[in-house]
Amino acid sequence: MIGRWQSICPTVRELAHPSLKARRGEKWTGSTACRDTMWLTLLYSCTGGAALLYALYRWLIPAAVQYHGGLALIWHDVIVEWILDTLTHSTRPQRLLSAVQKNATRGDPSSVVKAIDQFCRQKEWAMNVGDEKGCILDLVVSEVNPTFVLELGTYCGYSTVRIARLLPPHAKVITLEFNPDFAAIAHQVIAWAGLEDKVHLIVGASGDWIPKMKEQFGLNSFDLVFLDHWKDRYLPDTKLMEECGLLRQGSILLADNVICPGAPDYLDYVRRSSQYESQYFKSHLEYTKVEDGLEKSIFLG
Ligand SMILES: C[S@@+](CC[C@H](N)C(=O)[O-])C[C@H]1O[C@@H](n2cnc3c(N)ncnc32)[C@H](O)[C@@H]1O
Ligand SMILES: [Mg+2]
Repeated sequence: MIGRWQSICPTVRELAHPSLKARRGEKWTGSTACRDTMWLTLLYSCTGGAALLYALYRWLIPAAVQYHGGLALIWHDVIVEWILDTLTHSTRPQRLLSAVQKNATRGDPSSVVKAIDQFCRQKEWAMNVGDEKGCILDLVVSEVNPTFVLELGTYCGYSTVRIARLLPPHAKVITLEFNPDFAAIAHQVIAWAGLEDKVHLIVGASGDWIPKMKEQFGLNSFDLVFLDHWKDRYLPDTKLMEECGLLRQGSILLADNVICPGAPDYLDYVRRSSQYESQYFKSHLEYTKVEDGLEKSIFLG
């Protein structure tokens, strides 16, 4: 059976050296030459096709979509994630955690941030605030020097680590994540950075938890709120925080992705309302060249 298959399908070595065939006793006729040419063409087409697909996936499509927000998000956040999840039987947050465990030093938050940024720039995009906008976040955290921070949208804990590493002693970040799988990864990332003491991670939805904050944590208000959950929740959750008295005069709201994917109703609200003084910080969507930015709004009471 194998012998018959070999007579139809020559080995790669035989294609390169037809004399090998002769050594095996097979006659080199016009029809075998024609068949070998066909196999050779097939071999080159498959190799060329695979190389082209890889180049498209690795460089050409990423380069083409990096200036277009919608295409960049569909490519990185839907297509590539699905391909890699299917091929590796793992999830993006699990792969991100492995990169942290491999490349970051336990107890060193800056190495955790660096390992995640490296993973996202070199291996796979992920929806963290990222290194570029992360520098703006760092500046605001350092300027406010908050005691109580609320973060809406934890994902894998990248921004939580960025914020918590800059907090003064006794300060806390309360971070909300409604996806339990993401929260489990964030928990491990925060622990790897050695910041468990500074972070309270809640698995739950913002709409359910904002009204319970005062009673659960015995706090009066937040000094800084980082909004980075689903964009259609920015405005209702801001109004909910106002209603629940979680904002004091001088509290800062810092909202990510106000341009891409965008939160137009929220932007309109904080820019028009006499209760806020608002400022836009122009930047780029995480790990791309698409325009995006952070909106910093001071609550005037
Ligand atoms: C953009 S990611 C957060 C990224 C993170 N802040 C960072 O920079 O590393 C948004 C996250 O918010 C979570 N989320 C969305 N809506 C939420 C809600 N209403 N309550 C709690 N979590 C929410 C999503 O599951 C997702 O993990
Ligand atoms: Mg974001």
